Amino acid sequence: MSHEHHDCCAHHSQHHELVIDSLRVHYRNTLALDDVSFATSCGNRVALVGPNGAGKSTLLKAIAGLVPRSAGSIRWRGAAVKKWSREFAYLPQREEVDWSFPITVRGLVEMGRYPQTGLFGRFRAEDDAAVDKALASLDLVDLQHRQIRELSGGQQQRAFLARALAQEAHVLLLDEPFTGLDRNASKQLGELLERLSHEGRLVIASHHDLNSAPRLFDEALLLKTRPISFGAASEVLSPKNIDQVFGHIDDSEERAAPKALASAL
Ligand SMILES: Nc1ncnc2c1ncn2[C@@H]1O[C@H](COP(=O)(O)OP(=O)(O)OP(=O)(O)O)[C@@H](O)[C@H]1O
Repeated sequence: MSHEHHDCCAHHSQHHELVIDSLRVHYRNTLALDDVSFATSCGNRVALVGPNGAGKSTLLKAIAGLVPRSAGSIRWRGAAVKKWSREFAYLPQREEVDWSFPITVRGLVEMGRYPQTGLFGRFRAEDDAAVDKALASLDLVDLQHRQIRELSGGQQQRAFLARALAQEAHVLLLDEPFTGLDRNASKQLGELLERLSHEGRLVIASHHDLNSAPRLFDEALLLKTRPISFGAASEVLSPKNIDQVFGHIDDSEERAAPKALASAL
């Protein structure tokens, strides 16, 4: 990350709702994240981009308060984030979710109210109303009594997002939400994330498709244990930055070979 950019982020950081400063996360012997700083606010969709093992999932979990930090701080609306709070909704990678778990769509969305009601607490009228509103907002009213395992991948994503809305979370932390969706479901999810951000939420998602990232996200953090670049998605995902992180596929030798051969003849 250039100093110029760093200074600029630091200068404006007090105006941002989510401020991450010098974050470091270790797993036993692995340094998963080091010196990660960036700041952003509701209304934005932020893509986390980087190669396998770059620390994208770890960063989402750290913001959600699900992995301990070794150093640095995370602040949300001026207050330090130390553990999970209902302001944050985290959606793990598809393969980490047990989709065979017997629960209806409505039952899953009701789980979003547990922070308010307690696990065995009584649902009040306002809890039912929040669940109804979340189901309607994500077009799941007709599917609410279906088992989650009977839904398509796109519908399952929507059910998880409905749970986040019922929870009244402002920060949606999504691990590879577009993976495994067909073109239609992907388009729908893209529009949905745009709507949710415009309604005043902050969407942060790991994303591996470099081509679609500038279309689907406003901002991007290019990451390889340390941040390489942060800013407008179209600028961060420049060919130069991408080469630096993913490695340059050097075909110049192949192209040069026939010429060398020709001159030798
Ligand atoms: N629970 C864990 N215990 C030990 N090491 C871990 C654990 N989770 C992740 N790591 C290591 O931390 C580093 C960052 O992993 P992380 O899953 O955050 O990367 P990622 O960018 O999400 O990768 P991918 O694109 O493959 O999902 C990797 O070196 C990984 O092996």
